[in-house]
Amino acid sequence: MSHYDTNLDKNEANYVPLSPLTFLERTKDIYPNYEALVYESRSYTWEEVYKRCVKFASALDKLGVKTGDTVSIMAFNTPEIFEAHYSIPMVGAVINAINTRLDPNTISYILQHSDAKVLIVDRQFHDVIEKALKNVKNKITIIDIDDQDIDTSSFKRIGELEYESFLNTGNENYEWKKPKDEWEAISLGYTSGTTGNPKGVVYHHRGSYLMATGSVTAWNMPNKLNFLCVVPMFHCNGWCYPWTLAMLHARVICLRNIDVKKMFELIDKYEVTHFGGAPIVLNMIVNAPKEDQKALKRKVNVLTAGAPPPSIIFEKMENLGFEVMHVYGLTETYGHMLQCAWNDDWNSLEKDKKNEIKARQGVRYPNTEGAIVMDPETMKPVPKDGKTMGEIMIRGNIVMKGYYKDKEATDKSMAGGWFHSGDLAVTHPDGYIKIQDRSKDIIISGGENISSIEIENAIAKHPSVSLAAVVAKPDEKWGETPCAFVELIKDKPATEKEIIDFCRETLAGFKLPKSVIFCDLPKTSTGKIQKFELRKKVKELS
Ligand SMILES: Nc1ncnc2c1ncn2[C@@H]1O[C@H](COP(=O)(O)OP(=O)(O)OP(=O)(O)O)[C@@H](O)[C@H]1O
Repeated sequence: MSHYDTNLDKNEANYVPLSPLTFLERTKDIYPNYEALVYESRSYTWEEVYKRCVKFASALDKLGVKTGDTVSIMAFNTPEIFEAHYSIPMVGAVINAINTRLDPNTISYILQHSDAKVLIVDRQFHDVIEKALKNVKNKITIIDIDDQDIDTSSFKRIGELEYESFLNTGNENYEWKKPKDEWEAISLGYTSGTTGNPKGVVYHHRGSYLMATGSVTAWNMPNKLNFLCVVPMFHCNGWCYPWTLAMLHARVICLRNIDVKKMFELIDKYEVTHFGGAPIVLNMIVNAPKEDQKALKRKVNVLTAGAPPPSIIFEKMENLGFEVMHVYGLTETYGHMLQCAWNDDWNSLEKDKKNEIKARQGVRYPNTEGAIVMDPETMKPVPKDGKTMGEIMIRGNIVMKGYYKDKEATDKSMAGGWFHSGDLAVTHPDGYIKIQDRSKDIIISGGENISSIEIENAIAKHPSVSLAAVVAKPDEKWGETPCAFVELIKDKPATEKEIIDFCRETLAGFKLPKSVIFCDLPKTSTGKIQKFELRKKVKELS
């Protein structure tokens, strides 16, 4: 043992468990009167937000909520869900933010599997929650969110308690609980269920702290920015931004529903500088009617993740004045953990080339120790040739604690000391990672691997196309062939032949879609295209 290890121990002065809750406390001390949360007719300062969170935590404590209990919330991006990111862990409990677009069966599954003690819920969900609760055995106390800024006359009451009056039963001097150990759970979030049953992903205070701070450097976020809450806070805790934004004493502008016209109005009114959104949201922005797109007065920084963005989207967004950075991640990694970090050497490249580069998922985030494409059999990195496919493996402090009550799945997901993402990718010579497909989506035709994303990218460049998804179609001769599903822009018709001929200009013959089906694409609540539904459709058709 060296002298560096003796008599130099951890103590309360030099070691405090990391927790993002302290960001709110600090900001309230320094900037108590700065505007913090804005939503329709409501506006709270950082001091008010802090007090409201402490009072709510105290009220939960009085209700009997204890350290390690689960408190669920199903809400739009209104102030209540932002506050819940502080108030629930302030009583030592774990926030379980539920996806607002789920069906009653999945909600029952989540409420039961998570052992929820309390459910905070917007009254707009009265119908789906009533149905969901029929199949839930655990006793759950319901607290209604009664949004005074919308017409709630047709919404039934769900619970016996109401958010504001419940909050007022709390004590603003309550001594809220900091975690004794940074490994304690702070959040339980269920995956999108794109590939099957949702899995309960557990975050700890340490990871949430690191993720929240990592985003600041990765995205070059300044203090006091104006942030529009577009990414639902139920999705990976809004990519951990509720915690980042308190640290930066940002002005947080809440948005109940994704409505492009409203987004442009809020961007204008509050001088929004930053927001995040899935590619599907960017698609809605660029394809919105011209009268809904208000000209931007200044550059707005946008982060996109959740599904592969077609390369053309970057150019279309830029034309409107947005600067988009592409990031990648999973619920299991607190949201994004790869970023397409821009290199000035690329400034002089042609537009198309720049778009292609921006569509790469990129390199690891600050505070991520490893992100490598490996052969899952040998666990050796694939060559950096932009061709050899492997699986993205991740290691570091922003990998989840594990799956709630599922040791087997947890162990499997981290076998060999790396988290297995399930995403197939290549590494380019400069070290940038580019996803080819999810392992379940890759198309194998005549023994060749075909990336469905590559074909989708090619189709998306067609001027009539709004969205495209490609899945495998069983084929006697080739095993599988690509089948494209296409959503067209309103009043811009196209035919199957036109789409295939258009792809022929950029894709090799064996990658061309053999059939094109025009329809509305089924999407998950997080805006991902449900390819398993499309595969079902293909099966029915063949
Ligand atoms: N920038 C991106 N480019 C391509 N794919 C992405 C990107 N960001 C996220 N993804 C996809 O989203 C996945 C993570 O999504 P999420 O954690 O929401 O749940 P899910 O994997 O869709 O659901 P489930 O695990 O229940 O099937 C990644 O594994 C990847 O396939």
